[in-house]
Amino acid sequence: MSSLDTMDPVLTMKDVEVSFGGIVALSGVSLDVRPGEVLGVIGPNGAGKTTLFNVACGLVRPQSGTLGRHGKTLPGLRPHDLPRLGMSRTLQGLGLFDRMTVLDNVMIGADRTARTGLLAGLLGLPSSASDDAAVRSIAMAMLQRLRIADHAHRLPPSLPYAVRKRVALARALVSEPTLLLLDEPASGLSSDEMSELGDEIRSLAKPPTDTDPERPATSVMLVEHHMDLVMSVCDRIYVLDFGKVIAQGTPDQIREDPAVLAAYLGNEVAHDN
Ligand SMILES: Nc1ncnc2c1ncn2[C@@H]1O[C@H](COP(=O)(O)OP(=O)(O)OP(=O)(O)O)[C@@H](O)[C@H]1O
Repeated sequence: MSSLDTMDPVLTMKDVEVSFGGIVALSGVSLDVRPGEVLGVIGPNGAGKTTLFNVACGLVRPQSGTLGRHGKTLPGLRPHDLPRLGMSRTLQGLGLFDRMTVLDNVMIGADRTARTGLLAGLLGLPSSASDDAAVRSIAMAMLQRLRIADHAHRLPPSLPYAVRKRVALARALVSEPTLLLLDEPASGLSSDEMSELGDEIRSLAKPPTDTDPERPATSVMLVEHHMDLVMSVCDRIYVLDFGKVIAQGTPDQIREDPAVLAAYLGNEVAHDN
């Protein structure tokens, strides 16, 4: 057992139930995201993945069940609570402001946490810095890290989709979250772009190193239907079907799980008909 296994989960869901009218989207779902891991959530169409993501970021409130962070219950989580809780997210729709430059879009994500955090330290900025210039430097550093600094002064609609996705990721990362929630980050990407994204996700979750001891590891919850990406980057995977967790384990365990094979096969058969 690694030392990470003994620490409180960065996110917990317990017995979560969500229905829309008569439609059950999640039924008795329990899950935990451990410190410094990339957790994948997969499942056939309509399995409940987006609903689960929306519960985790406060967009959907479960009818019953609890949500916890570092062992403490989070009653009534709302999206605007995420920065205070050290969480951030990217949505399928990206949510960029088309009339603002890439840099300004990313600066929006650079809240107080970022100004007082590690990046400010690395840049030699005072930790109490609250002026625009400091936030701008932090946002620029994030654009450089994600190799999109050349586009800092462009407007999002003028950029390729894969670059816009990176801008959304930069905005989510600039607040130095300890938990990043990603909803279908690979959709619309080529296989090369997907593999770059996979490297980026893996590097986020890397534990601090001797040369960079203060860098916080970011845990990632990745809701994704691209099986290749999930299998290659995730430490553990939960599989949903009809709103329930039908399997969980390492990629190797999931690959061999008969319930998972049946769920996907059933889905293909349903689609063929
Ligand atoms: N706002 C809503 N109103 C009514 N039903 C909903 C709503 N959101 C989700 N559902 C239903 O809840 C179930 C789970 O949907 P959800 O979108 O979470 O699944 P999913 O695994 O993300 O599917 P997909 O891969 O197709 O996006 C589906 O039956 C869906 O039709």
